[in-house]
Amino acid sequence: MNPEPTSSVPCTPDPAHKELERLRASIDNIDAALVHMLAERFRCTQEVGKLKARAHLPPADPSRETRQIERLRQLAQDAHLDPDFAEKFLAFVIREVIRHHEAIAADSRNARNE
Ligand SMILES: O=C(O)C(=O)C[C@]1(C(=O)O)C=C[C@@H](O)C=C1
Repeated sequence: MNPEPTSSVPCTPDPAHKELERLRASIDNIDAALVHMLAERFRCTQEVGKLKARAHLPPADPSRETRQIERLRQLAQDAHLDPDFAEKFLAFVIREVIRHHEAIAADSRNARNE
């Protein structure tokens, strides 16, 4: 007969597991901050979307985006973050914002034609 299987989770965590737990707690805090900051950014861009729809301005502003990319790449470089990653992340967020702007503009066109 085989002896009872022993648990792979020790009762008192060894130093490596303790350090992993500590780092994961920081990661969870950072992820929460990111979600809150993104929610705040989207609240702001929703207002921009409504303003643009009212003023008949186009959803996208490529020249503004060029300036944002330039600025974010510089910030990323200074912070030792990969600038290509920072640019891709911004492009991903802005693509979603433009989708929201287009939906707001379509809604306001429909409301005017009702
Ligand atoms: O600043 C604007 O005009 C916006 O609509 C906001 C925003 C952004 O998410 O930062 C989104 C779309 C534009 O192309 C540029 C920037």
